[in-house]
Amino acid sequence: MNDLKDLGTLVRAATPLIVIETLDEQRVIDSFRHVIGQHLRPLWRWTITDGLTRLDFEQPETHVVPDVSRTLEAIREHDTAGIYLLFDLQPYLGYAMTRRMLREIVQRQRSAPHTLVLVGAKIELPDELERLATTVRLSLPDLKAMAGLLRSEAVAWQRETGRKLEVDGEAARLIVRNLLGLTRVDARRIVRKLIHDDDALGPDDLPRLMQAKFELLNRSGLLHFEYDTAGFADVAGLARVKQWVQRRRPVFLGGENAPRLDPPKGVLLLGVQGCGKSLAAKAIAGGFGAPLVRLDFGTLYNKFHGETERNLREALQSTELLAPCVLWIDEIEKGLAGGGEDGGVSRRVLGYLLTWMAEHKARVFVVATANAVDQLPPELLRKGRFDEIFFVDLPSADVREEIFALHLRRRELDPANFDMPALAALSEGFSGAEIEQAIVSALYDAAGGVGTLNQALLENALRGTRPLSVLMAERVQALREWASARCVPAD
Ligand SMILES: Nc1ncnc2c1ncn2[C@@H]1O[C@H](COP(=O)(O)OP(=O)(O)OP(=O)(O)O)[C@@H](O)[C@H]1O
Repeated sequence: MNDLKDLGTLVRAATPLIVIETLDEQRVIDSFRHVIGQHLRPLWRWTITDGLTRLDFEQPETHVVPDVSRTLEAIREHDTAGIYLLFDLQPYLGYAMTRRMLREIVQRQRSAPHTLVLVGAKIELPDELERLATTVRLSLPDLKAMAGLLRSEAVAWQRETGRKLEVDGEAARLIVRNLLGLTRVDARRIVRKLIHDDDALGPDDLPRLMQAKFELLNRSGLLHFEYDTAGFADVAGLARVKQWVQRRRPVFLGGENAPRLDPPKGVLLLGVQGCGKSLAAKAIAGGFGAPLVRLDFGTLYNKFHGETERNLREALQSTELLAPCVLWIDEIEKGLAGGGEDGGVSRRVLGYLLTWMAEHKARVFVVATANAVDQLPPELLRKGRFDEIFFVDLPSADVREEIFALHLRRRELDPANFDMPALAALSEGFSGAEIEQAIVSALYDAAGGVGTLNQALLENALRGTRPLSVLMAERVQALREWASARCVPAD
C-alpha cells in the first residue's frame, strides 16, 4: 500500500473523518505534510497538552485550547477547509458534547469541509461516527526503510559515544529482515536496545530480537516462544522426518531462489505417546534454523470464552510477522474435537485454520502434533492440507539403542560401558520417554546404593516398568493399523 497516495486521494475527495490507529505520530505528521504540499490545505495538530497548533507555517502557530469542546468549536469556526490531526481524542469520545460536535463538523453543519483525522493507539468510535469514518492503516516499513532505520540508529550511537560501532554485516542483514512486521516506533526501540546492550550488533542479537518481537506481537497470550529448540542430534530415529526437513531447508529459508519448488507449509506428526513428537517439533525448528512458537490449542477455548476465533486469528497473524518461523500446534485434536456440542466454535476454528494454512504467504511452517487420531476431523487429514502426515511409532531396537546412548551421554555416562543390545532387547515396546524414565529411576537406585549406574541397575529398572504399549496394547495396535493406511512412517 502506498500511504501517501491513499492519504492524498482521501484529502482530495474531502473525506470528512479519517481514523489512523498508530503510535507513530511523527509518521502521520510527515505523511500529511507531504500531502498538503500537493493539495495546499492548512494542517493543524491538536493534543490535550499543546492545544491546537498550525503546522504548515515556518513558525508553528499555537492556540492553547486544552478544552476539547472549545477546540472543536474553534475548528468549526475556521472558514478555510483544513486538515486537523487530533491525537489521543479517544477518552473524550465518551462525552455527548464531543460526539455531537464531531458529528456536526463531519456532516458539515455550519462548518467548512474540514478533514478530521483521529490518531491514537486504539480508537473505538461510537456508532453514529463509525458510519462516517474511513480507516487508514499505515503500511509497515519495508526492508529498505528498516535498513535506513538501523543505519540511523548506528550513526546516532556513534555520535553520542564518539566510538565506532562494531557491526557484523551478516547479522545486521538478518536483523533488518527480522524487523519486518514491526512499526517504525517498535523497531527503533528494539534496535536501540540491541545496540546499547553490548555496544555492538552481532549474531547474538538475533535471538534477543526474536524474543522482543515475539513479546510485542503476542497480544493474545496464546503463543509461547520456545527458547530451546533441539538439534537433530538430540532426537534418535525419525530418519525420514530429518531427511524431509533437510531437503526443504534451503527453500524454506530462501524461497526466492527456487521458483519451481513450492515452499514447505507443514507436517502433521501423529503417534504413540512419549515417542518424541514434541521433541521432533523442536528439532524441526532447529533443522530449519527458525524460531519455534507454540500455539496452545487446549487453552484457546478455556481462556477466552466467546472470543476464540478472534484470538486464533490474531495469534496466526502474529506468527506471520515472526516469519520465517515454525508454528507448533500441540495436541491439535484437543482444539478441534468439539463436534457439534460447542455451538459450532470448533468447526469454525477448523475452517479458519484450514483456510489460513492454504492461503497464508508468509514462511510459517506448521508442525501439528496429535495422539488421539479418532478425534481428528477428517478434513484435516485430507490430501494437500499438510505436505506430509508422519506416524511416529514406538522405536525399533536400533533406535532404542540410540535413545539409551543419547540419554546416558546427556548424563555424562559412557554408553560403551553398557551392553546396548541387551538394553534394547529388554525395552521392547518402550517409548523414548519410558526409556528416559527408566534411566532416571536407575540413577536414583544407584545414588541410594552402589553410587554409579551399572547394567544390572538399568536392567532392573526396565524389568520394573510396564510400558504403555502393554497397558494399552489394543489402543496402540489400533493406532498402528489406522496409521499404516494413511501416514508415512517417521523412521
Ligand atoms: N526419539 C527420541 N529420541 C530421544 N529422546 C526421546 C525420543 N522420544 C522420546 N524421547 C524422550 O522422551 C521425552 C518425551 O518425549 P516427547 O514429549 O517428545 O514425546 P511426545 O510424543 O510428544 O509425547 P506426548 O504425546 O506425551 O506429548 C523427550 O523429552 C525425550 O527426552
